[in-house]
Amino acid sequence: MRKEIEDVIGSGRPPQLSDQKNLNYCVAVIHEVLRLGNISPTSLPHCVSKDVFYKGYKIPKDAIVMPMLDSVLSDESNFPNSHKFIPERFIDQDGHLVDVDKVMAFSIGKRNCLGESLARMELFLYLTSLVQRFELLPPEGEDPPSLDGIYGTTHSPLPFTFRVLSRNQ
Ligand code: HEM
Repeated sequence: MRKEIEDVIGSGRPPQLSDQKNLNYCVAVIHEVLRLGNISPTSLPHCVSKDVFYKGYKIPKDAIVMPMLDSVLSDESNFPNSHKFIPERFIDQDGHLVDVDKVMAFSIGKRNCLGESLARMELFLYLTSLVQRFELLPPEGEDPPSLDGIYGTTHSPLPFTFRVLSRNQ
């Protein structure tokens, strides 16, 4: 990310949304963060408005359904080595973005996340600005923190510490 930001933007101005089309690797990292971050593992409860028959099961009218986004985001057939952080899975040989639409972290359909556009803009601007100005490292002599999290309505990271070094120093 740092090299791409340095090549495309440099350090003379902060990243802006129009830079996104030239920062494919950064966009790939954001999708891998959304996928592994698994922020809303069970989405929100929905209800079927009529009897539904699916793979031999009857889901009766008014039943509450919890869509497991978790299972989609960790699906090995779409994301091999799904437990690993591999942003390159979203970049093809020519450097183009691929498969990013498979990351349905915001769910799909009429009632998908209302804040998706805002969240995507914030993720891009916040993360690229951080990486442009700072180097983020584990504490001296320690490994990077575990990717395991605390599972719930939202999936949050385990507590961790890290060092933030200014790139200007
Ligand atoms: C990375 C950040 C976020 C993720 C992964 C996320 C994910 C989700 C998911 C999975 C749902 C359930 C969709 C469904 O029921 O099918 C949802 C709903 C919702 N989200 Fe987000 N969200 C994020 C950020 C935000 C932000 C920043 C806002 C507001 C500014 C927001 C507002 C909402 C609202 C209002 C709903 C309910 C939509 C409805 O029921 O019609 N979300 N979000």
